[in-house]
Amino acid sequence: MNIGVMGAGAVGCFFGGLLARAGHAVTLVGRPALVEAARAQGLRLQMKDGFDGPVAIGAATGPEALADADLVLFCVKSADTEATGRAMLPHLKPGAVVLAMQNGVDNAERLAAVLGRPVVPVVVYVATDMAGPAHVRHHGRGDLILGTGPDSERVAEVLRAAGIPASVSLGVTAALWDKLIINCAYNAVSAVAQVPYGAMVAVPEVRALMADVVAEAVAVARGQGIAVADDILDRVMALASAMPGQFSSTAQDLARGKRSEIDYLNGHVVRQGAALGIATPANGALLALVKLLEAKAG
Ligand SMILES: NC(=O)C1=CN([C@@H]2O[C@H](COP(=O)(O)OP(=O)(O)OC[C@H]3O[C@@H](n4cnc5c(N)ncnc54)[C@H](OP(=O)(O)O)[C@@H]3O)[C@@H](O)[C@H]2O)C=CC1
Ligand SMILES: CC(C)(CO)C(=O)C(=O)O
Repeated sequence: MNIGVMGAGAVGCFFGGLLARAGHAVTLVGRPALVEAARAQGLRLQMKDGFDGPVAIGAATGPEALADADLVLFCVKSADTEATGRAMLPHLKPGAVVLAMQNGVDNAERLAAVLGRPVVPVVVYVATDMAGPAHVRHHGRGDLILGTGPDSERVAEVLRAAGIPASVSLGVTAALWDKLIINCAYNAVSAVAQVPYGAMVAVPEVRALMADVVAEAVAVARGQGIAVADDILDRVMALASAMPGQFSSTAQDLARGKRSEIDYLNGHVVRQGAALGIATPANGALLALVKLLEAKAG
């Protein structure tokens, strides 16, 4: 299959790399340093299971490289969704299937509005980072939940054949919200204090704050008719035991002087809460603090 990756970062390189390793013709669309390194020595795919190898893969800096793609993995950060969608729109094949592989709950909808075609929302459960140009490191998991659509089952089969656990679910919106609630509880606090999850939850006042953040987000989700299981707070807290040394992606973004996705995490809960008349002061305070740090960093 001809597969394009729009946004060759940690997620795009990981899933694109697995598909290339399985024999698909994959092209990464990314920044010049990555493209140069991938063209020179392939993509270094360093897996948690011990696989560490260069994978031959295509790479280009511009979205015109997506022209032959039957499947596009859309993997940019949430703030880049519209601009990147507009850039790739003229180059997409009419029948290409587009997967929005991002955190946040509304990327697929925002991208579909720009592209004027359906986009499959995907919940991405993985921990990866870029250790250098064209060097992606896998730290855990790697499973995907795809929303329904005429091509979803066929695409999930392609992913599974490449060793990527993928399923199709009618409950993808609830699953995206589940992940959003986890992000709302951890990302901003880890970023503001620049601490990992274990250190965060060791502070009783932080646990209380997280419980407030979760309660507000659950109220907003349920206000929109999204089913959230009653054990959500237990599952949120369990993440700190599973990943005590992990810093949130928001913490990593701020540490690198990059704009974070906070507007699409706590910011989304605040906006949707305002529309529904549901107060979200804890999410609002975390949003304000991260925005302040972003403003301070310029
Ligand atoms: N990393 C992870 O483990 C996980 C991430 N996610 C989610 O997946 C999404 C992607 O995350 P991640 O891969 O970590 O992010 P990255 O920042 O690592 O990857 C995105 C890449 O796309 C590049 N990019 C953006 N716009 C363009 C463009 N127009 N042309 C070429 N390249 C472009 C970015 O470059 P630049 O930085 O220069 O803009 C960056 O290298 C996010 O929504 C994230 O929350 C979800 C689960 C786990
Ligand atoms: C699940 C979690 C919180 C893991 O770090 C994440 O998705 C993030 O950091 O953005």
